[in-house]
Amino acid sequence: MTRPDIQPKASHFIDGAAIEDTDGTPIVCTYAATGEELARLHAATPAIVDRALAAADRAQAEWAALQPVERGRVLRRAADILRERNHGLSVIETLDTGKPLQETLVADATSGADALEYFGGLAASLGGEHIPLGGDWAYTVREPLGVCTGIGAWNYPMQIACWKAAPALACGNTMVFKPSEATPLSALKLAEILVEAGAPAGVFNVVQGYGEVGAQLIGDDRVAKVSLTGSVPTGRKVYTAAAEGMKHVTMELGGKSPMLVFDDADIDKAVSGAILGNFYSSGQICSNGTRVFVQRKALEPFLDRLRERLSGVVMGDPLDEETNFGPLVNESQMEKVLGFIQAGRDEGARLVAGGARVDRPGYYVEPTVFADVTDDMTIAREEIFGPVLSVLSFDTEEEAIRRANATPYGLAAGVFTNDLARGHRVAAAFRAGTTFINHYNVTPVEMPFGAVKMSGFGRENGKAAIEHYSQVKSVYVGMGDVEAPF
Ligand SMILES: NC(=O)c1ccc[n+]([C@@H]2O[C@H](COP(=O)([O-])OP(=O)(O)OC[C@H]3O[C@@H](n4cnc5c(N)ncnc54)[C@H](O)[C@@H]3O)[C@@H](O)[C@H]2O)c1
Ligand SMILES: O=CCc1c[nH]cn1
Repeated sequence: MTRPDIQPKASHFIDGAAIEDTDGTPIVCTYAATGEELARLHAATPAIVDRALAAADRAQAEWAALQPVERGRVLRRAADILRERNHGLSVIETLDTGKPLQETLVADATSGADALEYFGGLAASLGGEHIPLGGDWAYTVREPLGVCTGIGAWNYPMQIACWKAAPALACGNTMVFKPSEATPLSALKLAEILVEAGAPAGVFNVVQGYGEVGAQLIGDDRVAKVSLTGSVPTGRKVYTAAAEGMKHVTMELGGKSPMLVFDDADIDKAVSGAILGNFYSSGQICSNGTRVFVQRKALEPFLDRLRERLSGVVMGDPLDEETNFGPLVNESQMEKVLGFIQAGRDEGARLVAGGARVDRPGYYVEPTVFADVTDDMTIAREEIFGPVLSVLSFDTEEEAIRRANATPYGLAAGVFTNDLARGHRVAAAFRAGTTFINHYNVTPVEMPFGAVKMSGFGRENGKAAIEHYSQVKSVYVGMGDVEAPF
């Protein structure tokens, strides 16, 4: 496939226009499959950040004053444009992230379009309630928060931008979005598309940059809410900074999620779940079920089937639609993942598959499976964010639940069993925000997605997201005399 030129017109998109300022620190986009440079942008200077916030602040009242059905229409038009341009957008996402086109065609711009369509549809139904109080009465109004800041990670750049922008804009907020410095491109496309769909200038703005640009956005008094998708250490900093200004937050952070496979489960389904939860996007998914607990009787059948299924891995140029396993996003992520693999070996886990960098250009690491993993090993405790699956064994349901929950994280958890009652019992016992019974890592927009414990706070998707992008105002209406003590 011929590679298109993906150098954007300018680094930022502010107040309806592409804006450049070459004084900012350079941001270089490289193709993870080869290491070659594809585009060069610049981080926002403080003046650029200020301009974006001023635009979002100015646009907010006008956007919020639109009839909600009109706001919804803009979002739904943007969804249609994303779908029409899915192929081109997917190519950009593949070049920016290294994820196979086979994946980006179905899971990135399309997932973003789902969010725009879903929240566009909800926009007109976000009313309040009428509360009778005898003679008097009260009503509530659902109001926007104001200017929201979105800060993204690099694994699903377009999806992350849309999962934040869609509910924010549906509720009448405006947004300044900062993509990850590793994947700056697709958010700029989203900004252009929203304007084309009818969003007034300033409603959705994009500024590029590293952590300090994110910090500047959070610290600004004009910002009412911060929604971060990123790691737990960054989440701690962002949550702390937001608390200083008493700002609303959504924290979509990292995890070390468990997947339980009981010996009554359909082993093929469980292996599919483990593949989706460890090797899709080369393992760079926050909700991955990287601790796969398999009941002892099912252990060898599970490992045998997993080994067989790994023969289906097609590693290659991510732009080739036959490729189903791509490189990691960049060299530093690859080195980090290889370090965890070494820790697994050093601490005595049994390497069942993979375990090495692939001998080809780019940042490919083999799909790696460790068995005989114990709860105390580094690979069972720390988020790896790469294609490394750890298999642990268990005997009883009570033991499996206890060990599954013994983590500071609480993003996702899954259970494979053919016992219906057990499936629901285990899902109820999981201390995680997003749980799966007999499936894994599917994220339909209709279902709230989010975390508990150190993995975060707030929800994206589903009606639940509305709670995190709006606030309720109460209006008490006195209908009679006002009695006072004196
Ligand atoms: N829960 C979810 O929905 C979800 C989804 C995707 C990724 N993630 C998590 O993201 C992590 C991988 O992404 P990453 O490496 O880009 O994460 P990261 O925490 O390094 O960076 C995330 C974003 O925060 C910005 N940032 C860094 N320091 C900042 C600061 N002090 N103030 C404001 N912004 C700052 C970065 O520039 C980037 O845009 C993993 O831990 C993964 O689990 C979570
Ligand atoms: O990376 C986290 C969010 C997600 C999960 N599946 C697809 N996207």
